[in-house]
Amino acid sequence: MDQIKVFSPGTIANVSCGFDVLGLALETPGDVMVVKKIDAPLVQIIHLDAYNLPTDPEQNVAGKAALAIIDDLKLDYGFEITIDKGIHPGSGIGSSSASASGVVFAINQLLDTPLSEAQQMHYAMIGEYVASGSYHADNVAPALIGGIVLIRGYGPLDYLKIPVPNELWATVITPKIPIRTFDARRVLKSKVLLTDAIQQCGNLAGFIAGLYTANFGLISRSLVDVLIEPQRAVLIPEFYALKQAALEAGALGSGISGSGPSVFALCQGESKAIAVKTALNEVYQDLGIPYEINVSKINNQGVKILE
Ligand SMILES: N[C@@H](CCO)C(=O)O
Repeated sequence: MDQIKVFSPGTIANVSCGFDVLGLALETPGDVMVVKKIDAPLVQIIHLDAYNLPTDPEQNVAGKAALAIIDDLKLDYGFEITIDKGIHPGSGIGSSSASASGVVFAINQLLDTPLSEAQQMHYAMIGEYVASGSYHADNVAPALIGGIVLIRGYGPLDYLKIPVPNELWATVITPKIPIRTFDARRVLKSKVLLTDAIQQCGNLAGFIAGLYTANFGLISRSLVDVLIEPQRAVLIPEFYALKQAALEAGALGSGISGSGPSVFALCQGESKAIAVKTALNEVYQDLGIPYEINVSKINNQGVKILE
């Protein structure tokens, strides 16, 4: 096989209670990528979208991940990577990790799958670092393997795919005012209060237990972020109005998706997720800020082969 086309999904990182350690994959939106072998051990990037992203492979998340694989595996050939981004860069739904994960998955397929899941995550994180300035797997892990993924630790990477109740849906509003993860991480204080840490530990544990037991009440009570949301909310116009509207429309919980500006709500069932979409739309429709809203089941597969 010399060429492959893949779909790489958007993701919600943090999911309120799990900063840097929790992420889930969406059915939509996502990036479509074609990766083709070329004779020389280098990387060529073609962007079909209009986001003006860097095409220098060293500066491009997909390019950097691909170069790392070529170097480490000492390949004597390289890759042409054509990217059609369905996810707006800086949207908070894992735009950079979709491209990084998609290319790593695609290359692994072209090489007859020599890389383990954890190795694929390692290379995808190398790509993600170009955009975010940090190594975090809470977007790349769910993008690669789908579902809801807990990153238990980073040294070494220790992750676990958590069972997802069938009725779990996500509604995500994406205001088109890009926020760079790099900047959204710099606003965070490096120390937290012990009382807040205790509450966040309880919420994370409760959320995971709720997923295992399909206990939607427990999931709902656990979708609370006392650490990060209060510091980042100011970056998102009408964040608290969106959150309140989602909860009043019946969401289990609502919070900042990744580093924002997207705001997500988790819901029990599709009809609740659609009702939340209507409620979020009412908050934003007259603000004069362009936005889109996606309603999606949790994507249990992650990156998938299209052709
Ligand atoms: N955990 C990361 C995710 C970025 O998408 C952060 O919130 O900075």
